[in-house]
Amino acid sequence: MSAASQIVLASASPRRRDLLAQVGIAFSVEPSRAPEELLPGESPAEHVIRLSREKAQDVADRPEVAGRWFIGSDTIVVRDEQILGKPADRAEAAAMLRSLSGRSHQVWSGYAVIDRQSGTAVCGAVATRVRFKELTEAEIAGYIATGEPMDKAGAYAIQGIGAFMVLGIEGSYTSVVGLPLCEVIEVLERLGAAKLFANHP
Ligand SMILES: Cc1cn([C@H]2C[C@H](O)[C@@H](COP(=O)(O)OP(=O)(O)OP(=O)(O)O)O2)c(=O)[nH]c1=O
Repeated sequence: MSAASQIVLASASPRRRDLLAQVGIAFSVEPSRAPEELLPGESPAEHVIRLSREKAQDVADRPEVAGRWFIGSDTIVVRDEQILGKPADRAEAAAMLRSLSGRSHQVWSGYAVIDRQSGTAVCGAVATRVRFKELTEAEIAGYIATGEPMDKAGAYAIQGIGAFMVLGIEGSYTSVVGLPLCEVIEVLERLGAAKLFANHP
């Protein structure tokens, strides 16, 4: 994460930072202040793409932030066509987990890469199916007591303790954690922002 990097991750999420760092790309981090509201009639894909773009644009619009390419991302859980974001409190976290118990839901992650120099924006969304085991009230209460669900869409973290609930996934693991890495890397390479194997001719 060199200070001279031209790539800026517009996010306060440690999960997104860790995922991007995992592939060895140099970048800096600048949290976005874009508000996250749901617009009536918006589909999951439209919602996560719009928010990803707004997050990237919010940081790209700050002249004091150095960099050329700005990455924004947003993750939601969708159950019965209802969008679940982060729970407001423990009661809502419990209600979310009860509603996900013993069945499948979808996790949608959007991404946007904005080239500040050309004004180009490349956006997309990835959907992944996640299947939960049947949860007991004791498991739900115990999991909430760990504090892990509170800042996560759908009130769980597949990469954390929440893995105990996940029977299987169909799709992109990194997208469930918060950043569709395969797609984002592809866009960064296509835009000339990054070269994954530059040192390996
Ligand atoms: C489903 C799921 C979500 N999450 C997290 C990823 C996101 O951080 C969070 C969804 O909230 P987001 O609003 O997408 O992101 P954020 O507010 O944490 O960060 P920023 O907007 O600054 O980029 O849920 C997990 O960590 N693991 C999971 O399994």
